[in-house]
Amino acid sequence: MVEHRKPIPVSEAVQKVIQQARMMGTETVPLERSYNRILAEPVIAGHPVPPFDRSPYDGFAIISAQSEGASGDRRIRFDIVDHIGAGEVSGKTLSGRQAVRIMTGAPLPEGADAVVMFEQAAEAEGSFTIRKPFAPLENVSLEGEDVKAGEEVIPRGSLIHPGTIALLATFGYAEVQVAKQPVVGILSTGTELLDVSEPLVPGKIRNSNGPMISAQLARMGIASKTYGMSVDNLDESFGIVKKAAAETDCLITTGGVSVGDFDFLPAIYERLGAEVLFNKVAMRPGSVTTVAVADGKYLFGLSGNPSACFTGFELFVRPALLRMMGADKLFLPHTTALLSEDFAKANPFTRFIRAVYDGHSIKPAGFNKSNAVASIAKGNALIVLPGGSRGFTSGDRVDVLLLGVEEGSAEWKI
Ligand SMILES: Nc1nc2c(c(=O)[nH]1)N[C@H]1C(S)=C(S)[C@@H](COP(=O)(O)OP(=O)(O)OC[C@H]3O[C@@H](n4cnc5c(N)ncnc54)[C@H](O)[C@@H]3O)O[C@H]1N2
Ligand code: MOO
Ligand SMILES: [Mg+2]
Repeated sequence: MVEHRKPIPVSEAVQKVIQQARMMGTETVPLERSYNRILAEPVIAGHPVPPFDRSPYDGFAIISAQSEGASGDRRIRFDIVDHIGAGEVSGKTLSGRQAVRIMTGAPLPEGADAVVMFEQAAEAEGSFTIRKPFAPLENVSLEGEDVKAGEEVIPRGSLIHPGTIALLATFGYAEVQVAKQPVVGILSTGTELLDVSEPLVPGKIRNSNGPMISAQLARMGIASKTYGMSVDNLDESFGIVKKAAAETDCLITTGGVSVGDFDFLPAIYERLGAEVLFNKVAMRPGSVTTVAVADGKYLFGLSGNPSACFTGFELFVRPALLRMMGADKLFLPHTTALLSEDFAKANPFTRFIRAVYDGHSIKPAGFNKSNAVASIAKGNALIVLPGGSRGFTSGDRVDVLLLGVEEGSAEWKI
């Protein structure tokens, strides 16, 4: 008798998974190795930015009050008493109609409170004239205008991206406290599987899920440990899963989770004494996605079908791993877009369609069954159609989850 599984809603499945996350702890890494890691400490401004009042232009620093009354008919003349570039500090204190020739980024000299851009001055030998008055602080970049001293600029839990790196460098974080990364194992199950370098023979296919998942992890900055491929044999697969689970923080298997005679993952979970969180989700593809926990470690049983496997990773594995690292934005970014093609099929379950999104409209990336592989390669987003719906037509607004975006969303919007 075939086992009857009760599907649970996608949002409930996602919640069940992330609730089980075991925190990874923290470590210190050099700044240059911190890209794509999760901050385990907030970024605190150790000083104001900019750290001093400075010139945002190449020009002349003046005392603004001395420019009062200047006009085209009544030009006012200033004498140049010093010349500084960025990195230099003028020793002069301005008085009267004195000016310092100053370059972008150089600190304003004592007494100065405005900058005349070169374009606003008519130069002569050792002096220049202006034809308009300057207001106090005109053309001045003020100390602390960007960041105030002591401010918490970026909270812990944020992803470190190039902008974060710039900020960390600004405040002298030569080393950064980040979350430790989980060691993630990948095992592709299936007697039919060949290695990528093997020639095709009847009945066999090459293992595409293993390399794909490894790349999905790499996109998150997480290295993987591959356990290769296992044939569909209960004892043999059990042995590898047991060993891999012991050696990793999280094990991802693909294939063997459905109700087939050679689908052994359910039996393996039972033998391991793992708690199965769910084994059927009201989604397509990926309805057979199974997530179990043993000794506090995740066992992700992703479907063997490539599109189902891909979707299962993005919806469940990704947020779970991010949660383990204390990240605050766990989910794929959500937007809506206009369908540019009809999609007449019924959607008994929530449907995730590999799709091409151009920032405005979206359309399925070709053949879109659970066993499709080409549409994963062609797509850059997922269309999400609600369960119990049908008959979407070109021009309809649909939910979209974006793929491959560095930092996700803090909220689950589907
Ligand atoms: N009677 C039923 N049959 C099936 C059901 C069901 O509910 N009742 N569910 C179907 C659905 S939905 C899916 S999805 C698949 C899931 O199957 P499994 O997760 O058990 O995966 P396998 O049976 O091992 O393989 C399915 C398919 O994927 C190919 N595959 C497997 N591994 C890889 C890999 N590493 N790289 C590329 N392709 C792979 C495999 O050859 C099969 O074609 O079950 C349905 N059946
Ligand atoms: O789990 Mo299957 O991928 O729903 O099609
Ligand atoms: Mg199967």
